Amino acid sequence: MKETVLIAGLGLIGGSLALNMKEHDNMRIIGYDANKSTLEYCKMNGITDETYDNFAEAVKQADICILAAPVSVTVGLIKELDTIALNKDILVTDVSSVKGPVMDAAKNLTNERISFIGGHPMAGSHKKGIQAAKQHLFENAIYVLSPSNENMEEHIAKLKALLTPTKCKFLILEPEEHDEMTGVISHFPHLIASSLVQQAKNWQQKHPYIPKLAAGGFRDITRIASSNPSLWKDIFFQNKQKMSRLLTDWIEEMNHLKQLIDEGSEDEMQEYLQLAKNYRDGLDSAKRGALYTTYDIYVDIFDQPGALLRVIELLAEHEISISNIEILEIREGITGVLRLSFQNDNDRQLSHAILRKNKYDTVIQE
Ligand SMILES: NC(=O)C1=CN([C@@H]2O[C@H](COP(=O)(O)OP(=O)(O)OC[C@H]3O[C@@H](n4cnc5c(N)ncnc54)[C@H](O)[C@@H]3O)[C@@H](O)[C@H]2O)C=CC1
Ligand SMILES: O=C(O)C(=O)Cc1ccc(O)cc1
Repeated sequence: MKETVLIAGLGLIGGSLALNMKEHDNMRIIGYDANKSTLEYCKMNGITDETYDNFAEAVKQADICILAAPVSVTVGLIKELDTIALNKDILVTDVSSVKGPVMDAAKNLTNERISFIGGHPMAGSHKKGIQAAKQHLFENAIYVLSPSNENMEEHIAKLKALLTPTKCKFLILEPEEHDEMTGVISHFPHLIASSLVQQAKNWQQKHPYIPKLAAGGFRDITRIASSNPSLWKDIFFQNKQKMSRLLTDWIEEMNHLKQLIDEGSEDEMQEYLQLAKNYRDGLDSAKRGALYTTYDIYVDIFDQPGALLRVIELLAEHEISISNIEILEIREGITGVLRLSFQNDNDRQLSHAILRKNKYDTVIQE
């Protein structure tokens, strides 16, 4: 018998999961979304077998439900779940970036037909919506699971089997520790990235040339400020206490740095930078770690845009997909460096070999 999986919220993450669900032979994929054109897109592109614009109607069909809407919407859907008359058991999970409010809502569920395991794939992008969905989005990423009570081994095994096509690595975490850690390494950095951009924007009034000077460093550290504002606003407020605590710590840290600058404490500053460098260089993520799993190569290019196009064409001819392209240190008519990111090491090694064979000077970033 075919099992039915419902994906509620068919945006970047829900859509990418739907594409992974298609890898299962015996699965009927149904979708629910508040946006009619998203449902239309899913139907037209065969991403789902059926679509619904009514959550209750869709849930009644499902054996498994993946809630992939914005965090606050997901909390609302869990509450709504408890009001729906179900005539079969259902395993429910979510993908929310914040686990506290979701798990609180799940713990209040009274319908014994519902088993809830919180989930969070630690991979994504700055894009939003179904059109940005990609099957390979989660490859090698960590997928956090938070069971809502004990003795859920069987359900956990079922969920892991369901998510096998994503090629994620699973990690069980308590909601509290999850929200504190993701607050530190994901949510808070978004806030800081946006504040750095705002600062540059303010200074631009005095120095109109600022955008032209914004080079690799500024672009690297502010990349995530280009993410979906409504999604991140929601994340910040759903993880409000942790964000507020991190802001307090950060302001203290900035005051300390201001003091070092004002007092000319060069040795202390050197030590501060050295310790930060040591920690950063040793980070797991620098060696294919938790969040930023990218596989990069650097390519020297000369006469662009011709050279740029040729590099992309060469890789496309070999059906290698590039997950990100960035041009670093470009000056008109002079050598530039192209940073190409791939989803996995295989694609990176293959691209390296192809480009070298075609006389491009490429370097692999470890
Ligand atoms: N964007 C990212 O990089 C990551 C996001 N997440 C989590 O995934 C969830 C979804 O995020 P994205 O896919 O990035 O957002 P998205 O904006 O691409 O997709 C959200 C989808 O939810 C739908 N939606 C909004 N309100 C709805 C409602 N009331 N009822 C039904 N559908 C509704 C939207 O129409 C849209 O299709 C969020 O909880 C987020 O925290 C998790 C990992 C990474
Ligand atoms: O941290 C980021 O900005 C990312 O690049 C991807 C991401 C976004 C949101 C998440 O909940 C988990 C991962």
